[in-house]
Amino acid sequence: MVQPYKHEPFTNFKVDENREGYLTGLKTVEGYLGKDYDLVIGGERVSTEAKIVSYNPSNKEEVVGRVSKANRELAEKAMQAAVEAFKSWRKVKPETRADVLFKAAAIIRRRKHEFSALLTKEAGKPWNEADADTAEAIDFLEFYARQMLRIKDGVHVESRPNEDNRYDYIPLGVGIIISPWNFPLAIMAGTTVAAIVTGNTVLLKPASTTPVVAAKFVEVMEEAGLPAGVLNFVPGSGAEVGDYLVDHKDTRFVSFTGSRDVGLRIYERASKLNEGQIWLKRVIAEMGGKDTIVVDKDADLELAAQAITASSFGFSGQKCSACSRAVIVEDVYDQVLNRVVELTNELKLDDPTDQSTFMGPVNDQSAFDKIMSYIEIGKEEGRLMTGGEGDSSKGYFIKPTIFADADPKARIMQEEIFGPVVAFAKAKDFDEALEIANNTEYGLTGAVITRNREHIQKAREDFHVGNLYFNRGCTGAIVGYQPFGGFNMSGTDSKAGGPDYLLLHMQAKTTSEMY
Ligand SMILES: NC(=O)c1ccc[n+]([C@@H]2O[C@H](COP(=O)([O-])OP(=O)(O)OC[C@H]3O[C@@H](n4cnc5c(N)ncnc54)[C@H](O)[C@@H]3O)[C@@H](O)[C@H]2O)c1
Ligand SMILES: N[C@@H](CCC=O)C(=O)O
Repeated sequence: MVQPYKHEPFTNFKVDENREGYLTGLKTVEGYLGKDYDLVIGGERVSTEAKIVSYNPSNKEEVVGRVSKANRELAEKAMQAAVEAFKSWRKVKPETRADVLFKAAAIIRRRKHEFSALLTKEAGKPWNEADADTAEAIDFLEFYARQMLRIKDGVHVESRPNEDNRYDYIPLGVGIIISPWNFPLAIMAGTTVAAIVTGNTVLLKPASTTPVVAAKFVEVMEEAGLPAGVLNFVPGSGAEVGDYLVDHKDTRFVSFTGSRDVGLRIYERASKLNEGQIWLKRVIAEMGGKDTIVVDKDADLELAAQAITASSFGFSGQKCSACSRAVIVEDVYDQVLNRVVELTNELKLDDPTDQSTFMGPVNDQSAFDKIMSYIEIGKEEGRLMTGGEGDSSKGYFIKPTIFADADPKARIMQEEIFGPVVAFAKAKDFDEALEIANNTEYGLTGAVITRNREHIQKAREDFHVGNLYFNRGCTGAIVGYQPFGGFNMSGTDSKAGGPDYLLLHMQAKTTSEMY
């Protein structure tokens, strides 16, 4: 009997047993650092000479693993394996498909701290952030399995006398799953299993800086009983393998999470008809954000400062949901700004294997360079309040950085930096604050800190973002509780972890029989 869905609780690391659990996980991961991982095509392991080498961003000399790298020929082989497997997988009972997800959730739950420790090593996540990523992966498995059971018999439609009308959802075909490095377990696993549980077969191309955790997840799915060919693992270059698969005539849909520019490229390429292609490809594209916390004059200012600090600098600001703009009504501007600076100066930036670290490194050299270049731009565009420095000698560490008095149109107020940088802007009143909040091309998350109910209502109607929060930060959506996805250049608003998400991987079929 399937129990009602509840999200996986976060671990309290103040409890000795949990702390030890994580440290044991870390030892397990340290025991397999540097190992090689193969592609998986039609259930077969394929090793290539070319490898993607995954490094620990806290310590550039530590190799987390070496993962075989697909080229076009191997991507084609994987596509054919997925096409073949679709013939049988689409007919497997939805209950059986859901069971694979339930079992995979149980396996990951048993190895929770090992997965979290691997996220610390491969993605630089501090303990609590890694734990949340693992919990979210478990949530996606548990939630989508239940959602499949809910929709497996379709939806009721009316029938006239002597007529039987049915409305069922059937799978689409072969999907390409392209995932980002910043939630290398949760988003990679969530997007993959949503496609699989709905009866599709997939090619998974994980991000190149975090392929090891994806390889471990593929092993879990095999252990959970997923048949060969349903999930094909093809890490590779976005430009080579990514483009090839997006363009492929047998690709039925693409589920992409990543940056605006790559999302747009995929959206455009997928719209072109290729020889032999007999359908319109569907694209799910969840892209970037430039997310704002608005603070009203009638607000709990301590709550506001805590929310801005945590949402701006949690996981070094490397969340699409991160607060990168704080828009404060002028009456309370100085007070909130000064308190955020105070709180930020208390944050510990260090190797995230240390439990007391709040913020670890950024992803890699190119992320480091990009963020540091925005910090230089920020020095021209705003008043540097704290931070502004980075050190990439051992790992990619950047101090949490605050700029005050930014013009709402400034680049640091408009462009996604994806690092530990937040810009403050002053608004003369709440209406102007909302106008500023809406003045980017993105529309992913936002938060409003206020005690004014009319303002809450106004923001509900006019703050144009997919995920809007009141009197809390703007990160940390929970699967099944706050379905996640954004408007405008933040993507197709697919709402991961929501009640409609699975339907994006299916098509509805009407049948009508006369008796
Ligand atoms: N909206 C969301 O739910 C969400 C969630 C997480 C991250 N993001 C966004 O993701 C970005 C950070 O992730 P990233 O740096 O990995 O993004 P990215 O766009 O650089 O890469 C994402 C994935 O796309 C692949 N890719 C690159 N070029 C490709 C191509 N031509 N064809 C196909 N695939 C290609 C990459 O290898 C990677 O697997 C940020 O912009 C962040 O806001 C959005
Ligand atoms: N779903 C996550 C963000 C995912 C993007 O990076 C959150 O709500 O913070």
